[in-house]
Amino acid sequence: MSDAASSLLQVDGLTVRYGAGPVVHGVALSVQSGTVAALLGANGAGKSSTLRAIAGLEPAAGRVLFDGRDVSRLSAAQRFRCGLVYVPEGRAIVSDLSVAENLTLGSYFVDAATRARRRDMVLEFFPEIANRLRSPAGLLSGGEQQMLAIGRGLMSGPRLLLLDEPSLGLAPLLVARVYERLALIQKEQALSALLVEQSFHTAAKLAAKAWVMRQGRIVGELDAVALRSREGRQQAIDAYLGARQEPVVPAQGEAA
Ligand SMILES: Nc1ncnc2c1ncn2[C@@H]1O[C@H](COP(=O)(O)OP(=O)(O)OP(=O)(O)O)[C@@H](O)[C@H]1O
Repeated sequence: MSDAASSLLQVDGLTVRYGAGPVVHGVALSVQSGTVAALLGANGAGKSSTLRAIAGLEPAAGRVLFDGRDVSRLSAAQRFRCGLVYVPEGRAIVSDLSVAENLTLGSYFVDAATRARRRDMVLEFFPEIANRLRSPAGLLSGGEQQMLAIGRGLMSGPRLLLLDEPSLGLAPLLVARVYERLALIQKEQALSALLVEQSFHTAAKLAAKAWVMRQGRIVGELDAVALRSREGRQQAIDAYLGARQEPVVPAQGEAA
């Protein structure tokens, strides 16, 4: 079976425009079930716009297939109910609600027993928030808020998490902690995720595959070996910066 045929998520020709010109140009990518893939690139490369468009949170042209079903015309809420769950960076939690209430928001549509089971699982992964259940979420530290945002996503029983810069604004030690937990969840729950990150190093620890974006286009693709090699790292950095004359792989829509 081809990669595309066995993909949980398959995106083709995704184009996002906010005003005149597109900020995402014809992006194509796919994520296999049970794996984490990453979208890398510098500020303004178009990573978050791509992720949000896949979630249905930005209008976009192109096709999004989720588990073989074309969800391109579905609303964000409908995609969420299919299990395509967007996790914004941690500061986007509801700061006035308690930690427990934020978790409940993620599982609003499920029965009480399922909600309780998922909550136990989330609190086991993130003990830092387990004894803060009654605290207003706004009082959590940046790292704890990020854990809560991921926990809220897990509460919905996602089939694929769309993780928008989990490391944003966190000190290196906290980034490491958040990523350790994601790695544990990946191992124990066979998490499927598409991750947006600026930091190559951070994403490379978790992802089995990555694409590098620059100026709204994918300019490079790295497999698990390249992600963990010195050469792959250099290629990705060059692609971030536009330093290479030739991209790591030919940019989409261009001849080899
Ligand atoms: N809501 C919006 N309205 C208008 N322009 C936007 C909007 N959101 C993003 N942009 C622009 O689209 C381009 C891509 O932004 P995007 O946030 O997708 O990039 P990014 O790679 O995720 O960057 P960062 O890592 O800084 O978040 C940027 O030029 C940005 O200014």
